[in-house]
Amino acid sequence: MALLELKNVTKNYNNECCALDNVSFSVDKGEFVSIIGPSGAGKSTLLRCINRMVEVSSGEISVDGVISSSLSKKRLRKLRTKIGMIFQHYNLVDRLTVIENVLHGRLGYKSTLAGVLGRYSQEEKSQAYRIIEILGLNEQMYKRCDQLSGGQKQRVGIARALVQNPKIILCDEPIASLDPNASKVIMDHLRNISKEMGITIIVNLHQVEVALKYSDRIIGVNRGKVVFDGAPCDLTTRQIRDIYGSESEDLMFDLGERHAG
Ligand SMILES: Nc1ncnc2c1ncn2[C@@H]1O[C@H](COP(=O)(O)OP(=O)(O)OP(=O)(O)O)[C@@H](O)[C@H]1O
Repeated sequence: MALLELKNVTKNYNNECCALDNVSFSVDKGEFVSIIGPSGAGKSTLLRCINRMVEVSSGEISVDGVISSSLSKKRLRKLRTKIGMIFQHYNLVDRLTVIENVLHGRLGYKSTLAGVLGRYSQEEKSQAYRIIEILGLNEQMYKRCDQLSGGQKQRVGIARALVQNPKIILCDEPIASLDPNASKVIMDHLRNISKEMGITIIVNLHQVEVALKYSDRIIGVNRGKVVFDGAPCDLTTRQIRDIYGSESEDLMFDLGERHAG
């Protein structure tokens, strides 16, 4: 059984724009999947439908065998503990420390009161320390997040997702605000998480060359439709044109230059 399955998913905002148009695919445990496509293609909408931050207009999404659209609030909360998310702008609480932000990943498991009082078990704290160490943030553990670099902030975002013990991590443009060095560190961590921890990674990317380098599989989206779904080695120039339309010439030029370099 696939870990994630989308069947004929369509999303219309305000009954007009078809942000997703009859999208179907499934993803297995531990797969590293990149979603690529031009601006406005529907990549963020796709990720947000998976954890129901956005409601689908029609179709069905199941995660770990559970159809998410039909769940009550309580059961949705439980399902969301299995789905971590990281964002382009990190979504951290800047005035709190790294360890406090990371422990927020446990909030989905707690009553509101325990969450508000910041009550975490010793086991939860030990797990958070371990994950912070894996992400190389030991020295930053008690620093406020507004004192961190962008790359460090994104690593805190990943650590917060990991303490949820998720089966999937959704990554919405995780490197769009980072320089190339910090981007590489983040993508290397995401790859290790999928390969060593068996956690499925689904990542929206603007950079085709990064998708080619890291993914087991690439899904290309154009105007809400999946126009490519395959291995990086099968992504041809023609398919890049199908995905990016008029933007593809610049892209191909960039890719060509990089390959030449
Ligand atoms: N909240 C919203 N209300 C109305 N329309 C929306 C909303 N969010 C997205 N859209 C529209 O849905 C379409 C898909 O947007 P989406 O943000 O999913 O694309 P994207 O591929 O993630 O784009 P980008 O790469 O620029 O972030 C676009 O036409 C966008 O204008």
